[in-house]
Amino acid sequence: MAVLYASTIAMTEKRPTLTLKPRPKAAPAKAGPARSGQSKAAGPKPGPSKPAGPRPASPKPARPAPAPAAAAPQAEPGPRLRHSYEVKTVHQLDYRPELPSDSLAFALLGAASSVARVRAGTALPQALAAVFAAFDAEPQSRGAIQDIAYRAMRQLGRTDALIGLMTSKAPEPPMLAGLLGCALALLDPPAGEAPPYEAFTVVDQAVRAAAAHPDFAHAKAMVNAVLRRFQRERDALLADALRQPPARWNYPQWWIDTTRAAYPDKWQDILEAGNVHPPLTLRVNRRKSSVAAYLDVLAGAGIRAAQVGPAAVRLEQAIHVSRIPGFHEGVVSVQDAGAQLAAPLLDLHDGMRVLDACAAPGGKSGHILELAGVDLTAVDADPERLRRVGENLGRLGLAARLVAGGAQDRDWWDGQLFDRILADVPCTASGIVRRHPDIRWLRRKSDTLQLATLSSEILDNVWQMLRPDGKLLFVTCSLWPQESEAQAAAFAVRHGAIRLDAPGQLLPASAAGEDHDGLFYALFQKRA
Ligand SMILES: C[S@@+](CC[C@H](N)C(=O)[O-])C[C@H]1O[C@@H](n2cnc3c(N)ncnc32)[C@H](O)[C@@H]1O
Repeated sequence: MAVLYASTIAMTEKRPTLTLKPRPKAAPAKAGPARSGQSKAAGPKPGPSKPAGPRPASPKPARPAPAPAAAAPQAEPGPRLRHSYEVKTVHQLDYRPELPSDSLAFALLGAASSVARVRAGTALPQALAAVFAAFDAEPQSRGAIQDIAYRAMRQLGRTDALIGLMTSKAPEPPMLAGLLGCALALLDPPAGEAPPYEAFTVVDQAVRAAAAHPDFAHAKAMVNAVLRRFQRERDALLADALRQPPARWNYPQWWIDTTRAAYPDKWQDILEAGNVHPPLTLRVNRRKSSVAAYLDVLAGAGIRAAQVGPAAVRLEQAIHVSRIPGFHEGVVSVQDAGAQLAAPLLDLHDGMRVLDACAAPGGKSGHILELAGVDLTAVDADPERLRRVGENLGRLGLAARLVAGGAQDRDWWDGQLFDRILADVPCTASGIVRRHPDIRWLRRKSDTLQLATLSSEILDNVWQMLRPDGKLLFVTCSLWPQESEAQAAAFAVRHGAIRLDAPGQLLPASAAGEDHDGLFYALFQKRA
C-alpha cells in the first residue's frame, strides 16, 4: 500500500505552475522532440544495471493512487478550507508507478524518490532500501535505480544549477526536482564518461515517469521542455552553471570553503578525488589464504587484480560481491586499502584484551581477529549496525563480544583494562565521499563541531579503560583537522599520552599505485 508522507511539505491544492525561464536568445535546435507518445522507447546503450525499454504491460499490479489531496482525511473536523493556496497536500515518495518495472522510466522515478529522501535527510543506502521495498523492485530495476541515484548524487551541484537556470522557481514537489536531476545526470555525465543511454530515450522516459506520478503528472510538459532545452543549449547552459562553485565541484559551498581553508594547495585535487568512482579493494583473510594464492584464484576466474597493500588486493573492475571468489566463505572482505592500515598499527598479540569502541559494521574488527587470537569486545551505539558486525564476523568464522552502547559511557564495561583500543570514532566522513556521494549533501557545517565533541568524549572515556603501557589507535575518516589532527593534539596534551608513529592524515588518492580513502590515524601509548 502506498504510504502517504506527512504534509509538512507545502504544496497547493491548486497546483503551482512551474514556469520556464525565458531563453536569453533562440538557439538552433539540435535534438528532436521527446517521443513521449511512443509505445516503446529505444533501449539503453549496453552497460550494467540498465533497464530495458518499456514493456507493454506492467508485470506487477500498480499500487492504487491514493486519494487526491483535497480528499485527504482530516484528523478532526475544522473550519471549511477555502479552495486556495493554503491547502497542503501529501507527497507520495512511496507511490509505485504504473510502469513496466524494467523500464528506464520506472528506474528514474525510483532514483528520483531516493534523491528526494536524501534531500529530506535520509542516507542514500537507507533511501534506496525504502524505495526498493515501496516499489517492490526486482534485482534488475534495483541495479538501475541505484546506478541512477548514485550518478545523481555525484552530479547534484551541477544539475541543481542547471535546473535553476532553466526554471523560474524550485520544482515542487522535491521528487519532481529529483526526476529532473536524475535525467540531467544521465544526459550530462562527468567528463570522460560516455552517456549511459541515448539522449532521446532519457527525455522520453523522464516524461513518461512524470506522467505516471499523481503528484506531478501535470508537469510532464515542463519536464519535456527543460530536458529538450538542455539538449539544445547545453554548452551555453553549462558555461553559465559552472561559474557557480557548487556546480563546478559538485559539493555544497561550505564544503568547498572548508576544504580550501584546510588544504590551500591541494583542495582542488581533494575535491576531484571525492568525485571519482572508488575501486573495489579486498582484504585477504590470512587465516584462510594468502595474497599470492588469492591472486591465483582471481586469475583463474578471469578477474584482473593487483596487490596494493600487505593484505590488500584491488580489482581492476568492480563486480558484485556475490561474484567475488571466496567472499561467502570468508576468504576475503571488502575494505579500502587505507582502512586496512588500522589493525596492523595496533601491534596485536595472541591473548590480548582488545576494545573496538565504534565497531560497526565490523571491517576493522574482522581484521583484528584475523591478525591475532585476541579477546575482542566490539561496541557500537547503533544496535542495527552492530548486528552487521556479528554477520560479518560470522562469515569470517570469527567471534567477538558484541555490546550495544555508547563508547562515551561506562555502563557496559566490566572494569577490566584493555591492552589495545581502537577508537574509529563517528565523524563527518568527509574522507570517504567517493564511496558515499550523498554525505556531502547530508552534512551541515555545524556537524563537524558536534561530532568532534562526541569523539573527544569517547576518547577521554576509553582512555580510562586502557592499561598502563597499552596502546590506543584513534581513527577518523575525516579530512577536517578539527576532527583529526587538532583532536589528536589536544587529546595528547589532556592525558599526557605518548604519541607513537602513525600515518596521520591520509588524503584521498586514486592513482594506480596509491588508491585509498581519506583517513586519519594517531597512535597513543599510556605511560606505565
Ligand atoms: C566510522 S564508523 C566505524 C567503522 C568500523 N570501525 C569499521 O571499520 O567497520 C563509526 C561507528 O561509530 C558508531 N557510533 C556513533 N556514535 C557512537 C557512540 N557514541 N558510541 C559508540 N559508537 C558510536 C556508528 O554507529 C558507526 O558504526
